[in-house]
Amino acid sequence: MLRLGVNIDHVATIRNARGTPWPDPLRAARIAEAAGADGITAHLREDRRHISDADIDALMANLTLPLNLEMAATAEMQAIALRHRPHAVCLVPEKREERTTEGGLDVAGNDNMLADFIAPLRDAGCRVSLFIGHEEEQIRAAARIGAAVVELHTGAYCDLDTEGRHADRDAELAALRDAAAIAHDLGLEVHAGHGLTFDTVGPVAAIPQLAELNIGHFLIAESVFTGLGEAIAQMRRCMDSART
Ligand SMILES: CC(=O)[C@@H](O)[C@H](O)COP(=O)(O)O
Ligand SMILES: NCC(=O)COP(=O)(O)O
Repeated sequence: MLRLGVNIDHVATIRNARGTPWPDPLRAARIAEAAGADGITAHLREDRRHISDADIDALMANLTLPLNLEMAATAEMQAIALRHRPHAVCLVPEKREERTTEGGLDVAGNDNMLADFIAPLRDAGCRVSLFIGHEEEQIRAAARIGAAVVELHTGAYCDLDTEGRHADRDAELAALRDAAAIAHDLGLEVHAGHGLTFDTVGPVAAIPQLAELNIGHFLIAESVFTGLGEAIAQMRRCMDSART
């Protein structure tokens, strides 16, 4: 079955807009669990623009679903992950000035550093995932350094759909399909995510090698209108119907 990881970062974005305690990301995580999420994803950015250290403390103390902690490959983040030992750690590239995660990690160009970085996380029992683009050299490098999982960045595919550039979108989707097959053949578990919506999730969910999708921003946006539980349930239905 294709798992759904619900990313709750942007519950924290709304909270932080006013500096209030609400909306509470932990409450969102509990609603997500009741609505059929298989895991919770939270990205502790270096600039703490949404999820905070206290959010990670609260999620680790109270969550019954597995937590996928997204973070940059820095010493500070490694220490936090080793203190908490979440189910999974997904390493993502981060730029302070970016609006959102723009691309994938350059695993091939930093393989020695990343191999050293992930070793203690693996030893601590975390499933290490690398957030990458669909380039074959990045997938092969991820397998070579001993990552358990790669998460393929679907942002470009989703942006091309929004822009109505359907031929380019379909080419991007084909590249994601090929990447999933290569990664799976190398023994990696394959995830995907970023920017997915009800309209774009189907063709991605249909990629047979995918084990998990991580979806956040659109679900939080949709929840303004329908409630978070219904938004998640609808996403689950979209994923399930793509698989049947
Ligand atoms: C790595 C990734 O795709 C998610 O973390 C997502 O980007 C949510 O965080 P931002 O919106 O802050 O990028
Ligand atoms: N890794 C992708 C993720 O967690 C969710 O991304 P988005 O749906 O918030 O763009």
